[in-house]
Amino acid sequence: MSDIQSLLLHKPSGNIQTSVLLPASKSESNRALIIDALTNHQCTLQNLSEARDTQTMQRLLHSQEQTLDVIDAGTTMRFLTAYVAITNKNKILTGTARMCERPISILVDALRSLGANISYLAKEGFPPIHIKSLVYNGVNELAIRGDVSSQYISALLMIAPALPGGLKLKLTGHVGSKPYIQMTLKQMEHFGIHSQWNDNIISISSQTYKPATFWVESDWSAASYWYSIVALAEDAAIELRGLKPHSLQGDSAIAGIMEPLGVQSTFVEGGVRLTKTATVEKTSVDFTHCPDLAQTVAVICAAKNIHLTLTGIESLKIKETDRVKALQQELSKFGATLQETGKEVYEVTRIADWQPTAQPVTVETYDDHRMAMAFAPLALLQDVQIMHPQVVVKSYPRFWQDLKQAGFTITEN
Ligand SMILES: O=C(O)C1=C[C@@H](OP(=O)(O)O)[C@@H](O)[C@H](O)C1
Ligand SMILES: C=C(OP(=O)(O)O)C(=O)O
Repeated sequence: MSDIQSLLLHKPSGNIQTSVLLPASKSESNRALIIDALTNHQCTLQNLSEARDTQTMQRLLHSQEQTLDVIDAGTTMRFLTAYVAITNKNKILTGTARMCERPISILVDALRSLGANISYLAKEGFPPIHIKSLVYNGVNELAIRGDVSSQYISALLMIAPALPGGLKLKLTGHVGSKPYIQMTLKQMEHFGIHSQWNDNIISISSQTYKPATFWVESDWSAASYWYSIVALAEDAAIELRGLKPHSLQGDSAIAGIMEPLGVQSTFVEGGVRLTKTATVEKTSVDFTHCPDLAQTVAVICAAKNIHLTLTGIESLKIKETDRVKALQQELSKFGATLQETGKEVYEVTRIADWQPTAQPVTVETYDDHRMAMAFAPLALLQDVQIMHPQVVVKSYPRFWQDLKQAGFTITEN
């Protein structure tokens, strides 16, 4: 798969009836791995994700090398930065060219305030970084911006119990991705750590993690692509296995978001059953707390000619690629636009009565797994050619096999 330039996708001939065992959540997995490392690997972790982001985390936590290459995994970079500092491991953390453009100064500044010795090896504020040690200086209160990435906050929270004075974090600005912070605190609680989150202050006293068994739920962000398939297919009923009604994952919001967009979710034993329902003509979604769903929903609305107003998508610009630009570029190939119509307000609209063509439409993926997976369901309207399809390994390595099993014809190109 790694050498394949592109895949040609053609829709299934009949109704789509399938049952999919989704990959496990890489977010839950990467938190569980850091917590396990902080207990000196005494936990039992079940159903860890096969996502490359998680495989990388696992490999690097056991690596004896001085330089740790996180590739393109944001959580791995941010969580390891705090972990390496607190454990005084003296490592260099680096990643892909894009990773070296993703900011890290908010986390580095916070760790420096706690006594960490961290230096930038190329551009100030960005990886690669050299983390030498953390000499505790008694600081146990910090203010930290919450409007850039919640991953900095999660990284600090996970090491907070190991600090002699614990940590009180005051979150400033318009805090985004809050469910990911909740996920961190809930997973920590599973391993015996008490915390308090009142208004914008999170407090954690000095405590010891208790080794435990943790089972990782399937990935709701991965589920979103199947919601898209049900929304765009003429007829479909899909069962997604490994999902729970009370999830730690904020992206479980996809069930509510998709109801007016034509997909009904019913929890059944072991997962969720998706069926088709009526759609609205117009909707608004705030992605502040579920940024990874924005591409999926934008593509669905463009395809179904549903007018979509999006807010809370500023953080998309610093993810695997500038996702706002990438969406604008690729949606235009399907007769749709994504435009900023007000301050931090965007709209997806159809510019013309788009007609399928006999020739496949080529979709560029910009080293972003979510571009590949969000656009793949458009094969239900028109043959598509997905460039660099191996990008999906970041979160969902079996994505193309699962699509084939659902009846899509997929050929290498
Ligand atoms: O903590 C996590 O597991 C994640 C947090 C989110 O990032 P931001 O907090 O940067 O929005 C999300 O986009 C990412 O895929 C995973
Ligand atoms: C943004 C993502 O991941 P990360 O920030 O962990 O690289 C993602 O998976 O969509």
